[in-house]
Amino acid sequence: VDISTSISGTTLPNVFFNASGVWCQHEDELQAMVESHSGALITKSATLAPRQGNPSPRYLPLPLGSISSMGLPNEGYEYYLRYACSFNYSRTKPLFISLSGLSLGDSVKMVEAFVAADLPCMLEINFSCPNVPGKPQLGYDFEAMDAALATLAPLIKKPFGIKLPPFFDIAHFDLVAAVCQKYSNLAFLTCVNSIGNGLAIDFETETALIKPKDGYGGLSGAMILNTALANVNAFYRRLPDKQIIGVGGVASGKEAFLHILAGASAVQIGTQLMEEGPAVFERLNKELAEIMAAKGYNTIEDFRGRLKTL
Ligand SMILES: O=C(O)c1[nH]c(=O)[nH]c(=O)c1Cl
Repeated sequence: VDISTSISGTTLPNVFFNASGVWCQHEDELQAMVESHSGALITKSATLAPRQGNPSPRYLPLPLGSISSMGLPNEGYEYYLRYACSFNYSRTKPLFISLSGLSLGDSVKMVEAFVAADLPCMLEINFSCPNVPGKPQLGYDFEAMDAALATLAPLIKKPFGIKLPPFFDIAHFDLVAAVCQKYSNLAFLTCVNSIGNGLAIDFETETALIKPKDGYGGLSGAMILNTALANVNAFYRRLPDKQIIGVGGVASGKEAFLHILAGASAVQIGTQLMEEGPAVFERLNKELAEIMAAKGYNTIEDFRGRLKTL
């Protein structure tokens, strides 16, 4: 994502964009992203049919991040296909489309429609929605993930990416990397989706904070930064021919710097965008540029992946 941005005189690639799900369900939100200082934009994960999603309250900020169980509310894939068809690719910034089929058959139908339209947008296939009651997420079923990729990668033909849940076991990093390595046009991995099925409780009322699923929802924001950094670095080390998009706990230039040091080529913003709005992108670009200047780095590639160990 090298939409350059000129901050304090230096032109830097603008590595920031929204995490799918935040500020991207409706066209007016997407337009706000186009007009923001983000380097790209991505749409809300689409399903075949439009969905209302789970009952509210379904998103809440917490002291160290947020909890959410949206339930895949979206306008249906044809809405985003129409948006992608009318998008001005030469004049704006890169457009990513997130697809989250409720079955492989649904994913095939949506992918076939986007492939038939032959557009410059980039597909990010979501393997990790943790909030559809009764639907275990693909990201934790490695055989099902492999089977899905075996079907979808040849269909997509062009470079595409997948959105992965966080993993917490070295053997899982190895297994998932081995699956991903099999698909040469799987060009990027977006790490990480929320940490699934956390529970936030109100001490006074002794009640779960969000309504869906008895209060169980995905954890995001500051509290998942270190898990996100580990996943970005684990796949960066294991998949040198692929790019990693880092997401999880980025609230300032500092966390963005850490994600890039861990190996990220681009950085998505979720909870902080939800709380601060699209103005967050101008601040993040400025803060990252200041950190780079202070450390004597001229480009992202001067430090990307250069994490040292003891
Ligand atoms: O509940 C959601 O809509 C949702 N929530 C998440 O935390 N990650 C996802 O990928 C999705 Cl699709």
